[in-house]
Amino acid sequence: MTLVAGVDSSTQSCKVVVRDAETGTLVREGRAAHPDGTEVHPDAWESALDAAVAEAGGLDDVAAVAVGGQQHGMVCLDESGKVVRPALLWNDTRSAGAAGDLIEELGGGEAGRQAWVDAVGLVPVASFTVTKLRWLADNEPDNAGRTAAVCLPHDYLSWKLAGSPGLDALFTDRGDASGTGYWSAATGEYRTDLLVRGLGHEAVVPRVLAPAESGGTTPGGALIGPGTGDNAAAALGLAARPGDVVLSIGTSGVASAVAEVPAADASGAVAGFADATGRFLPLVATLNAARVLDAMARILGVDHAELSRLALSAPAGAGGLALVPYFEGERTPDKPDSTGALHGMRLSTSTPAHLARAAVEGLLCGLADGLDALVAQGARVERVFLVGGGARSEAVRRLAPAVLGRPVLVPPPGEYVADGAARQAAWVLTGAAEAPTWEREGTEAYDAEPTPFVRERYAEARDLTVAQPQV
Ligand SMILES: Nc1ncnc2c1ncn2[C@@H]1O[C@H](COP(=O)(O)OP(=O)(O)O)[C@@H](O)[C@H]1O
Ligand SMILES: O=C(CO)[C@@H](O)[C@H](O)COP(=O)(O)O
Repeated sequence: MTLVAGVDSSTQSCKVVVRDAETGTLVREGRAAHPDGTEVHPDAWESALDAAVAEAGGLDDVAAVAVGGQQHGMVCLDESGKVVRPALLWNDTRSAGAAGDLIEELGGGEAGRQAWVDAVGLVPVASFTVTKLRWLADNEPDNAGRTAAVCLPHDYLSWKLAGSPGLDALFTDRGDASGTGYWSAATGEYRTDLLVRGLGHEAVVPRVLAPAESGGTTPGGALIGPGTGDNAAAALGLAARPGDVVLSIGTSGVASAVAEVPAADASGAVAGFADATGRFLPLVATLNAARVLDAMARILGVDHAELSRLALSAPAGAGGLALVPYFEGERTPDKPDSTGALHGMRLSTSTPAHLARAAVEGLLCGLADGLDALVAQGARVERVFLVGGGARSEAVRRLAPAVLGRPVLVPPPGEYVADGAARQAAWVLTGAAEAPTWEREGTEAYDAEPTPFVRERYAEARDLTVAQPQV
């Protein structure tokens, strides 16, 4: 049996799967936690990768490996390949002002937003790498000056797997490059001028590989695939095709659609990313998803199973209680300093069940807004998949079709990002025109009577939040 490995270096943890390259059968797996916080030293990802690989039985017997990872994180390397400072993650909002400055510099307002969309398919918000570079240049000029290369979390780990062989050996893929703000999914080219606009000077950036091209080998001789961003990897793991929308409830809430053409949304809601197959992946991401459920479970002093049971025991709409889930500020809509809020409290709805229901519905309303934004940009929606840690909640699975007003498909609990990376690794081995087909069984369909009044109530509450800058 030929084995391949896939990695998901996500916000909260690192997961590794080892699969049969031909059939996709799971052979071994491992995981390790990442530190909390929105600023993390890449050494921590490397240690977690080592631990997860060890738990998964090592890579000695795998023929190829690929890394999927959280998108956008700013990893700066000096000339010798040393990390300049801890990485700023996708959910670090300190560069919100820098995002505004970058829009201003390309014309400001509508013109500035359109100029960015025309250049790189997205409007800068604090999540995107280019804004983090500008924050670095403005606030830590010495660190910016020492930065000789810039890469993303998955690029860094792929390079480490290859033995960190010099800055020119860095490589990436279309999917993750498209989330930097200095690479265009539409043209397939870097915009060095925009990188310089962020960082203040030129720097080495990873070579963008074709979807099934190898970027190097591990010391044990396994081919290393291009890897990709976690959302493109999830789409690959699900074998998503045009007409499919993937909703992911991880640390981020994501609605993404496989598309044949790049997106260009000057409102900034939809980012015009590329996918890992040569297509495109228009995507809406929020900063608040599974951790909203974590927070409500903590408030109520219950575990996830009980939170789910409580939510399902309350009426649809939670008696008018609406939770706006901007606990971490928000990216879509672009409100980096906003806070969460609970609206419509009555004595009768001040119960754990109503609170639990409001948390699940609030989270789902945020995702439903994301799905609407994709549709407004022309996404075709034939099938909707629900994945990520939050999809393990029965309440989420059962209430999603009611809030979204559409049926959803829930694949069996699994690591779809790591699986997508493993499938990419298998593709690198075959070098065929398409990724290998791996059968997956056990997908469940959920449907429910639509509850549009839940979204109407949420829409009334959505903008009623107070701002509080993050420290
Ligand atoms: N049964 C469950 N119900 C709700 N949330 C869950 C459940 N199991 C795990 N989670 C949450 O899912 C999140 C992890 O999901 P994951 O997709 O791995 O996130 P990430 O990829 O961002 O690290 C955590 O916040 C965790 O608490
Ligand atoms: O910023 C984005 C997408 O644009 C996030 O989706 C990150 O890629 C983090 O993903 P998770 O850790 O939540 O899976």
